[in-house]
Amino acid sequence: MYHKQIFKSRAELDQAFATQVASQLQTVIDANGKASIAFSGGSTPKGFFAALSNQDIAWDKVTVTLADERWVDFDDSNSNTRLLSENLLTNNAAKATLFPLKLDGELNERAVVKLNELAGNDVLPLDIVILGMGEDGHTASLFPCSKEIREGLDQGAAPGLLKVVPGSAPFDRISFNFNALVQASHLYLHLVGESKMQVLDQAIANENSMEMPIRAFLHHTSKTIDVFWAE
Ligand SMILES: O=C(O)[C@H](O)[C@@H](O)[C@H](O)[C@H](O)COP(=O)(O)O
Repeated sequence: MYHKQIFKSRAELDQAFATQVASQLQTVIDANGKASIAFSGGSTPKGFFAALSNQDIAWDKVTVTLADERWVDFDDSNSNTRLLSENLLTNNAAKATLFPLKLDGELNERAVVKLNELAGNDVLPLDIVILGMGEDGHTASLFPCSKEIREGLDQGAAPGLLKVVPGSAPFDRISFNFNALVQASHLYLHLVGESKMQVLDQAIANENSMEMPIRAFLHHTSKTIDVFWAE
């Protein structure tokens, strides 16, 4: 299920989104003593990150991670960890704990096993997940063109991380799988621009998630994803 919220501007969306997510993080902290949140990378969330970084909550009780990461070094401009560190983990949010998905060395089986051990101990289950969407309907690094897509969307799989080699995008990726993302108490899809609204309409019109992985979230029968969109 999905619920669409349409904002008059990206600035209005970013501020409302930051206020709502900050309030939800604080509520989880008040209840559980801590909170975990996974963000997506890409170009969409920068304004949201800036607005969220200024929110006054118990950031020292928050663990921040990514829905997915490109397997590149931190100083690479394509690094989502770098994007998060430079745009979110500043101001009040500098006190948050970062759970990075990139380890030193190759993205091999040993690295995936190690990351799953660490994620199981330090960040799962995720309380809040913020997804983006590509023009092909991918989300996180669940790419329809990848040979790992069936594994990534497998609703019988243990919540965790997997290696993805997208055919249509650069870099090997490490991504949380569908079950790790969908189990969050609060699920969001953050989109801007007319073309993404058209892709969203296409995703809503059909339930084939192998063709457009974002559909697995939009058409889920018991979880609601809040879609935040501005022109
Ligand atoms: O690592 C990534 O790139 C993201 O996790 C990816 O899923 C992103 O959210 C979409 O590709 C949308 O990207 P834009 O915001 O740049 O359109």
